Amino acid sequence: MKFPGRRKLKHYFPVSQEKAVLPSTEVRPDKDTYIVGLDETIVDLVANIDEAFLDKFGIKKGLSNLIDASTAQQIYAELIKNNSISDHFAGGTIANTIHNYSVLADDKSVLLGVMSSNITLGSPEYHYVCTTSSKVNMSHLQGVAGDIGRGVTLVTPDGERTFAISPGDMDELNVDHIPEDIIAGAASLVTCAYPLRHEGKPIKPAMLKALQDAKKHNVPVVLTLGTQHLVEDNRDELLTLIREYVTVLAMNELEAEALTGHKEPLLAAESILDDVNMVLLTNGPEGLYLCGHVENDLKRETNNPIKSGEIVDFNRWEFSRPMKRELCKNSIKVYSHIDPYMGGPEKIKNTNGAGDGALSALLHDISANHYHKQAVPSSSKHAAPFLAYSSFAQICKYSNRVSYEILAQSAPRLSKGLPEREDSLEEAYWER
Ligand SMILES: Nc1ncnc2c1ncn2[C@@H]1O[C@H](COP(=O)(O)OP(=O)(O)O)[C@@H](O)[C@H]1O
Ligand SMILES: Nc1nc2c(ncn2[C@@H]2O[C@H](COP(=O)(O)O)[C@@H](O)[C@H]2O)c(=O)[nH]1
Repeated sequence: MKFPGRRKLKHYFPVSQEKAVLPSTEVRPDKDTYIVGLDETIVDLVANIDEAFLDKFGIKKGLSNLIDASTAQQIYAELIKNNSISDHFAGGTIANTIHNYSVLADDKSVLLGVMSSNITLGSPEYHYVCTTSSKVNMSHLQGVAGDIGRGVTLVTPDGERTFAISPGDMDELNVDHIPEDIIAGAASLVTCAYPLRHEGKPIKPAMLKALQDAKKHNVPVVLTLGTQHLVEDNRDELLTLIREYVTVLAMNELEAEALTGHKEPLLAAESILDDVNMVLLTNGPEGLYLCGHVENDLKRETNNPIKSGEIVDFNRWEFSRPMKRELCKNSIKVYSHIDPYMGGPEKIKNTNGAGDGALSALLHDISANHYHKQAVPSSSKHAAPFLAYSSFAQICKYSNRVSYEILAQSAPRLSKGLPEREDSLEEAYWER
């Protein structure tokens, strides 16, 4: 036998370079920055109709209306007869939001909800999966035997969208499909008030478990209110839930009024800030408000023009970064407002999803803070426990810009990220 020969020890050394990490859609709770969204899985069927159509089926304009299977069939048949259905898109207020987050952040999110176990080519479920970003992880969805929800999105000539929701199996999500470890590692958990209107359905306890997991692991909870009459019908239950679990509350002006009784958004926001750390209040053509708390010693004064409304000089401290009130010694309330980016698109065909878009930008900023804190914990950006990376004023601009994009493309889900540089701004702006 040939002797294998001598080998010098010095030629054998530990490999110091880390192995390349192969791309994976699965989230790694201890390493990745991601958000988790819990939603009723809904596919939107978009149709143009006139106001008489809404009256005929007793559907309240501008709101999300629940309908039974037989009304859904009648509506569907009439829309097909009139050839008014323009397309199917993945919908659901939270799934839209996390899709948009993933497009903006170019990073992962996790969707908790249901999906039909057997998807046939060309079905609404097929459209749902096809029109969701590949960065939205759907491996934790619960399989169901029936259909996901159908959200007939009825668009009137003024561009207002009204929903007729036929639930299918969308509320069958159960507590066994709420993964605690995935929630524990998230930069935030985002969900909506819609599950509250399905008394007796598994999604309600499932949502509660997700909220409890988030609270246990100190993960910020972001809740959107959904639609005005949902808030009116469930006000007390909602307030209890908000006080117990919610960090950031998002709504439009109608939902804010239903919750607080204040028509004036600033007063509504002021009142809600007694219960939560941050409020995003969108106000259609009047723009949006972002309000919250900051430690008095860390407040920063704006150099934008000072605005007054029901609260005098309300935007004075809008250059501050949001903080949790309970982590402040002397907290002050901070208010910021912005008008629509460029006054809004020239023609608005459909306002579907504009509010969800604004929220996805806020979630991106909260996640960016989470990421930066992990990457550079000693940075002065983390000298205090801030909730977001940017100031109230900066996030307002970002949120409004995303809403504009949603309105401009007439669909609730972004098909691409925002441009790095805005065409509308002078070259000199970027050189500054
Ligand atoms: N008619 C409009 N003109 C200009 N901007 C608008 C208009 N409607 C909505 N927006 C923009 O979209 C954002 C969200 O819209 P809003 O209608 O308040 O949300 P929601 O869809 O939740 O009701 C607003 O804050 C604003 O920036
Ligand atoms: N989870 C639910 N989502 C719903 C319901 N009704 C409507 N929607 C979804 O909302 C978005 C549009 O949001 P907005 O910003 O225009 O308010 C749309 O895609 C719908 O699918 C519901 O009952 N539950």
